Amino acid sequence: MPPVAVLTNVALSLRGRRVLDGIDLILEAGETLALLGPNGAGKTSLMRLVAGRLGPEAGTVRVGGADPHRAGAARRAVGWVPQEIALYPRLTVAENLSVFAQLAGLPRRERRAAVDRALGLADIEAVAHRVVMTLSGGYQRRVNIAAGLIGQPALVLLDEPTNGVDLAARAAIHAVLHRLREQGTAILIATHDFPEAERLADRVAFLAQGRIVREGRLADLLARLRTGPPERELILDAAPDAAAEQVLRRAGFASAGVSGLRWRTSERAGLDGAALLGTLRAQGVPVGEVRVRSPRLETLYVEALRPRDVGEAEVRPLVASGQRP
Ligand SMILES: Nc1ncnc2c1ncn2[C@@H]1O[C@H](COP(=O)(O)OP(=O)(O)OP(=O)(O)O)[C@@H](O)[C@H]1O
Repeated sequence: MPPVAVLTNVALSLRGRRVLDGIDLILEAGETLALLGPNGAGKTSLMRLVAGRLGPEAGTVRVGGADPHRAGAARRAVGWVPQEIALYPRLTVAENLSVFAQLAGLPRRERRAAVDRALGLADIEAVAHRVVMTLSGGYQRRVNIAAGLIGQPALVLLDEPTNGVDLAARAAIHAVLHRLREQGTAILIATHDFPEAERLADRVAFLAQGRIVREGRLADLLARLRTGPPERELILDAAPDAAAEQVLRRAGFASAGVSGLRWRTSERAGLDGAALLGTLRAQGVPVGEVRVRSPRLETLYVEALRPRDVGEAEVRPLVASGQRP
C-alpha cells in the first residue's frame, strides 16, 4: 500500500522566520507516529502543512499522492484535531458534528450516518444531545476528536489531544485512538507525554528547532538503547547538601524530582550498583538505594536533543532565538 503522507525536504517560514527545515517524513497507512519536541519546535506547523492549511516554502507535501494545500480531495483525506477546542459551544454534540459533516462536504443524505459513526468511534453517544458548553473538558475533547473524524479520513492529526485532561478522560481518548488504529486509520499525534507516545505509537519522530533530529520505530529505538548499560536511579535517605550535590552532578546524575531524593544518570555510566553505592557514600552522598531503570522513550528524547560536539552536530540551531518569545 502506498504511504498516506510523504514530506520531502520541506521548509517553512512564518513571518520571515524559518520554523521548519529539511523535513523528510513518511507516514504509512494504518500506522501511528508520535511527534515529540519542546515548545516551539514546529510540531503544530508540521501538522498544519500535512492538513494543507499551509503550503511549504520549499519541498513537497503529499497526502495520498496529492498536494493537500491545493487539492481538496487530499485535504479531505486528513482529519484535523486542533489543540484548542474548536466547537460551537451553544450547539449540541450531534448538531456540532452535523455542521462539521457539512463543512467536510458530505452530501446531506450521508450526514446522519457520519454523525452516528463519529459518535460511536468517540464513544460519546450518551451526550449526543447535550449542549457542548455544559460538558466537562474531557468530553469536549472527545467531541473535538469526533469532529475531526467525521469525513472518515485516512489520516488523523491530533495536536496534544490529552493536554490538561484527567486520567479517566485520557484513558477514554486513548481508547478512541485504539479504535481508529484497529480500523486502519493512520495517526499523527503531537504530544509532550512520553508514556502516551509509548503506549500509542509505532514510530516516533523528535523535532527540535524545526528539524527532525531522530526518527524510527519505537521498538527498534528502545531495543537498541537497551543493549547499552542500564540507567541508574539513586534513592537518597536525605536531601543532599551542596557538597553532595556537586559529587552527584560530577558523577553524571541529575535530580529527578522536586524532593531532591531521586537522582538519575543521564550518562548511563557502566559502574556496577554496589560499587556506585560505596563510592558515592564514601564521598558523603546519603544514598539509600541504587536501582536499575530500563531506558525509556524519555531517555531517547534527552539523548536526541542533547547538544552534540561540534562536527557531530545533528541539531543545528536554525533560528537565532529558537524558542517562542
Ligand atoms: N502564525 C505564526 N506566525 C509567526 N510565527 C509562528 C506562527 N505560528 C507559530 N510560529 C512560530 O513557529 C515556531 C514553531 O511553532 P509551533 O507552534 O509549530 O511549535 P510546537 O512544536 O507545536 O510548539 P508547542 O509544543 O508549544 O505547541 C515557534 O517559534 C512559533 O513561535
